[in-house]
Amino acid sequence: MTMSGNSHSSNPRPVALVALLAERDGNAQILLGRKLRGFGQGKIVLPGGKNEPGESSRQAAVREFFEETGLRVSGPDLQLAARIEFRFSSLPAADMDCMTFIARSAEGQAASSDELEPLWFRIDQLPVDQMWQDSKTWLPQLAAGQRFTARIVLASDNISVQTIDFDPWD
Ligand SMILES: Nc1[nH]c(=O)nc2c1ncn2[C@H]1C[C@H](O)[C@@H](COP(=O)(O)OP(=O)(O)OP(=O)(O)O)O1
Repeated sequence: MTMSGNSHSSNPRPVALVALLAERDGNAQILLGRKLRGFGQGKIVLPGGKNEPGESSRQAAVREFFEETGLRVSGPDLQLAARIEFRFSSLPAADMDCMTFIARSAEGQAASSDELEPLWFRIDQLPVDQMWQDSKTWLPQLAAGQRFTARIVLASDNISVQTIDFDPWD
């Protein structure tokens, strides 16, 4: 059992996320998506989801990204960019350890799934008002291609950020 910094017991779910960064219409853009069901329904998030048993984070990233967006990314080409620990002080079952990968290209046509409506945004116009509040503390760095580790503790409302520890990752 792991004890979090917030002194609640936790068994964080391994989750893999993918930030597809591409030049579109002359602008640097990122593919995000509106979550259509489940935890955080309605919010704009990075595509991704839980690792299946026996699956590596890279394998989960490729599979989840395809399931949610209809686009294929190449596993070996994914760049591991961030390790983000999310801790929900009043909802430990939602705790997640996210391996976050950057993809620079993808094959196929983006299409809505049951889970996600894929949406492109310019990286200088990130829709932070429609995202989890913590996103604005780390998504701009990710979109700029920076590597980092972060530990984010959500307050008891499961919305606001209680603490965030952010470190560059060499
Ligand atoms: N505090 C937070 N900040 C953030 O930016 N994204 C968060 C977040 N908390 C959750 N997410 C996002 C990341 C990811 O896209 C999603 C969690 O992925 P999951 O697929 O595990 O979701 P669900 O619990 O709906 O699982 P399934 O119904 O099994 O797909 O929620």
